[in-house]
Amino acid sequence: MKIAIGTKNKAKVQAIEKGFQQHINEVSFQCLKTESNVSEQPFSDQETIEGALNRAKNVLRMTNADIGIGLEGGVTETLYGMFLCNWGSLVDRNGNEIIAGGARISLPTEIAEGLRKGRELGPLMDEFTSKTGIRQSEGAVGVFTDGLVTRDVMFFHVVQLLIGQWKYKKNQF
Ligand SMILES: O=P(O)(O)OP(=O)(O)OP(=O)(O)OC[C@H]1O[C@@H](n2cnc3c(O)ncnc32)[C@H](O)[C@@H]1O
Ligand SMILES: [Mg+2]
Repeated sequence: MKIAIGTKNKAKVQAIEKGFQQHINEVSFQCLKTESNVSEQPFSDQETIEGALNRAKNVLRMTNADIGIGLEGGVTETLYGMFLCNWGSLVDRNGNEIIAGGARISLPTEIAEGLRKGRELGPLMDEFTSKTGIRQSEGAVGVFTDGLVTRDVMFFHVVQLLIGQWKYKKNQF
């Protein structure tokens, strides 16, 4: 089975490869930088889901793969502050569009304020930690959970939710 991945981000690619290798025999992967057709920094669940779905559909269109996968990170405002949100989508050639969400945690006020001023989370996290490429490694979720749940682990869970729902749907017919 051929899987097309709508990103080159290491944390996302690692999660997708691990997820499929555990559940599907004989898989091959192709990673392509893919348009999400939403803002660089999605600001709601709705926009983040749309980004994930667009990436999955776009990458499937760009390749001859059987399945396209899109993962998108965003933030969402709540009455309890700003939360990190993450969404994933799996699209196949039969028109199935599966969606699943990842863990969410609240962001510190200083990070939330930067985001409200129009900054992106990736660069804000690099400044906050004095490191580079946080979004490709532990991610904001890893930093603010003291390394307990890193970005690849969080996205791995999303990928399992996608594969599981897709398998369930296929078994219904
Ligand atoms: O190359 P792509 O796949 O686009 O990977 P990305 O790291 O940019 O990830 P997203 O586009 O899905 O995330 C949207 C924005 O939020 C940032 N972001 C999301 N989750 C993050 C996290 O856990 N840690 C750091 N930055 C994060 C990211 O850098 C972008 O600015
Ligand atoms: Mg991005």
